[in-house]
Amino acid sequence: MNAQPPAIKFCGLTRVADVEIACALDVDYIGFVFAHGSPRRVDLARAVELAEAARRQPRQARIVALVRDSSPGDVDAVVAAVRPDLLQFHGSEDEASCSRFGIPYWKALGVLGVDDAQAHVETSHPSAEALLLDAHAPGGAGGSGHALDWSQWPRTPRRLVLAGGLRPDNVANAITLTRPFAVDVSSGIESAPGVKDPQRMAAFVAAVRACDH
Ligand SMILES: O=C(O)c1ccccc1NCC(=O)[C@H](O)[C@H](O)COP(=O)(O)O
Repeated sequence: MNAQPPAIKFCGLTRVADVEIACALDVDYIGFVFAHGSPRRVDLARAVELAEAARRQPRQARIVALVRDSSPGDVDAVVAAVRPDLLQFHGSEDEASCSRFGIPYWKALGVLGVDDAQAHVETSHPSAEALLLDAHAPGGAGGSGHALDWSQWPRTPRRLVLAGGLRPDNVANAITLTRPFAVDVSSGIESAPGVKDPQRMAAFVAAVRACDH
């Protein structure tokens, strides 16, 4: 349970203008997706451009590089080029595979169809800065727009990030039911995959910051 208002992560940013809006809204994290097959995937050159834009902003968001079962060499290349504040592992990476880069990381756990998410949370990736519980089956892709059953949210002292199907009109209720460390959104603030909508971005932030925490 968290008494603090949840942090906000905008994920799947692909355009400099959207990075600038996210930073102006003072969101806490911005995520760049390197996972193959994602409609929000960026290459290294674009990610460097986006990261440089973020670092020019008066308000700094932590930069999150999202990978899914990438090779260590590919992750090393992302780390060297983008210099992210955080890595987010979205595949079947184990604790050693995630912690080997010496950078704080979040581990995404697909929990759809998992019998006991509570046990999953208690035992997974002890060195993770946070666990991101997402509305997909283990090994599946994020960015689905599908929501979890928030009533089944695990109770744990570990930092949990709520993801999956969040939108400006449902995020306050999701926070009330789960009291997460952070909320993570991608499709719920978009007009098309990878194209964030300024009004939805602002509405999402306003809804999070207005909710009773
Ligand atoms: O966003 C993607 O396209 C994506 C593809 C493959 C792996 C992970 C991906 N996104 C990870 C995220 O953290 C998303 O923000 C999260 O799944 C929530 O997405 P949404 O339900 O669209 O808000």
